[in-house]
Amino acid sequence: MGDYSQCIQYKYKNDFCIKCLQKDEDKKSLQQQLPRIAVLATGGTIAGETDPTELTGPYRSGVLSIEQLLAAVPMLSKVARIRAEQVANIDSKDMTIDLWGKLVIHANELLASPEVDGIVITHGTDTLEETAYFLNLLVKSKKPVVLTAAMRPATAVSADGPLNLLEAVVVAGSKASEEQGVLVVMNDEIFSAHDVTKMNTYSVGSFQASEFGALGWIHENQVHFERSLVGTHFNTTHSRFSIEKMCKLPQVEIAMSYAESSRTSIDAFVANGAKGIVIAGTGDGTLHKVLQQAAIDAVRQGVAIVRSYRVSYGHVSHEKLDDEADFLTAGTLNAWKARVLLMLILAEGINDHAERQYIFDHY
Ligand SMILES: NC(=O)C[C@H](N)C(=O)O
Repeated sequence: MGDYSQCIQYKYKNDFCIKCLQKDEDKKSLQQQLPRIAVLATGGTIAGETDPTELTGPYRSGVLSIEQLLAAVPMLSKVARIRAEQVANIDSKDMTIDLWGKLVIHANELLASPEVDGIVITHGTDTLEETAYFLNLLVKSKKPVVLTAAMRPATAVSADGPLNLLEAVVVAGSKASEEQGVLVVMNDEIFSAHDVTKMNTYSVGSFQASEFGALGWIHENQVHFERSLVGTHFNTTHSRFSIEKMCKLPQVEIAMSYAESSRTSIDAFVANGAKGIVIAGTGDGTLHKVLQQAAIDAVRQGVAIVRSYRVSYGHVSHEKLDDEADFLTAGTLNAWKARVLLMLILAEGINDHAERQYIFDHY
């Protein structure tokens, strides 16, 4: 029954009012028109709890349940019909490839159902961009998939999680978000999984999209897109990768170049069975000569080497050295996203160097 307190007829006759019942019916049919969003919770600071004596920290990630997070945002029932699942409840620093696989398989199942219009995944901020990019390469649907998180725990003064969650659900329920690839919604902005990076250790404005900027923004529950991507990754359904073909992802590690770099990291990775190594190089992906020699030796042992960068953003393009040493270059992908792509390339059994580089240039 609706709220009849404003209805004079109801107040005075204590009887049912046709007009109010009509309004009730209208409300019901409006409710039926709301998008159906599946919320998959994995933990993170958005589900974090502070010590009651603290303002924003120290705190523990992945403590509160998805039901508690949803209950903190009553307005959600006005923007979507929600079904929620607790897939995990972890600090995303501890993210595993196994959980990535589960998320992809479950997301694909849900998105194939006519009962689901979009998906929101709540996540920790630390590895959110890796999960988002992994999903972007493996989700097979044009329906929106949106990741969100929080920089402040749920119990903090001025927690950012509730608004981020509400806005992520609004974006996932918007037709404008279809065919945009996997999206990340943080702090009123909409980013592509391909571009977004956590740039700051504490700020609520931590997520940015390198030199490319956000795809759009949300204001007063209205979704605005300003641009979209043009690479193959633009629409997840165009990705050549598919989770069904992948049993186990090969070991791919990340090394870094710096002053007086040794070859210890690369040699240890190779000795440990790594099939690929991404190097976060200085400047535009340059390598200290000692590390570079280790990388050349690794290629000779059949290990794939990708040059990426350790600065905040930019791109690493193909140079003479790459032709000579058979190195791959990561383009605009940072080292941890390049690692995700290299794992999929190797898992797919793509051995041709030019084909591998083509994928780095287009995904
Ligand atoms: N803001 C956060 O979510 C950080 C947290 N350590 C996590 O990634 O789970």
